[in-house]
Amino acid sequence: MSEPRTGTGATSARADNEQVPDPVFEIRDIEAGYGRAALVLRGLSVTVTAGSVVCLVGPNGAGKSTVLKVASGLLAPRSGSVLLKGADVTGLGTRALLAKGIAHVLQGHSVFREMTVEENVRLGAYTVGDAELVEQRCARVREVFPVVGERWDATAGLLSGGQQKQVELARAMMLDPAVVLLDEPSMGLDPKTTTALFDQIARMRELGTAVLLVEQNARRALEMADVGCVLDLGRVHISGPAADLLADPALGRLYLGAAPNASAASGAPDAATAPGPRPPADDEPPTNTAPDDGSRP
Ligand SMILES: Nc1ncnc2c1ncn2[C@@H]1O[C@H](COP(=O)(O)OP(=O)(O)OP(=O)(O)O)[C@@H](O)[C@H]1O
Repeated sequence: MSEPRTGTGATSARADNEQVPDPVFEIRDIEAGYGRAALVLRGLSVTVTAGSVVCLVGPNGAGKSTVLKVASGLLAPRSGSVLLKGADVTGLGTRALLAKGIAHVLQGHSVFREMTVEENVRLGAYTVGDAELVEQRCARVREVFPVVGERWDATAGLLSGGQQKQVELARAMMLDPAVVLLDEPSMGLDPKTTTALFDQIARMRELGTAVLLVEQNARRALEMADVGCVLDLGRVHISGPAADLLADPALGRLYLGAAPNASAASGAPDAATAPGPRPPADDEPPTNTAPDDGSRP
């Protein structure tokens, strides 16, 4: 990481004076599924504290994206609860949860291609009535996401995939959310762009934002995250400090795919979470090789 981890999150004092992180966002004992099909989540619990990144990893179909859908109100759980800053927000819809400070950046790209970067970013603050506050937030996201500042007047559709993802993150930050849910933000990005993106997620953490992240690049994401949760069969199978998960060889073999060196060298998605039957070989080109330095029109 290029930035020091200064955002260790809010804390509260316990009776024994030990400082423990305040949970900003909690999912407790969630059961959820689609229609009449079998449950996807079977009693799943996750906690995210302010200024921390929690990364969900696990095999394809384990339910990682479904967790984010429940968290943002896209999918109502059948049982269990969702708590934001201690308040029960279970069953509220996406609009209400967004207003309360839960922003969901979906898989793939969602910029409005014909609009400028500025117009896309300002859309994120459409419910903020205070014009001065909006300008302050524009200034902040332009500083946090350099491409957004550099390409402010550019048509968003002309940006590379990595640049567009930065615009999406900036748009999400315009509401100053307590929690940002990120669904596979590095999908389709080359290793260098992925590293830059993870640096910016780390910056969001430093600003105090709680981040719940789903990633195919499980090892690289865990290197940046504070906490890792391995999902299997609709539950959190193992959770703990991300560094501990990375250091566990058995866990690595079962859930994280290729060894660290091989993963870093190839930039390939990790085997256990990659779509398709195998990760790409070292000599296969990445899906997006566009430079992410703002040099493109
Ligand atoms: N809209 C939907 N309707 C019906 N079933 C769905 C829907 N979305 C997901 N599922 C099913 O729910 C299960 C979990 O899917 P989910 O996308 O949450 O897994 P995931 O861990 O994010 O997988 P991946 O790593 O492949 O993205 C899968 O069996 C999937 O087929």
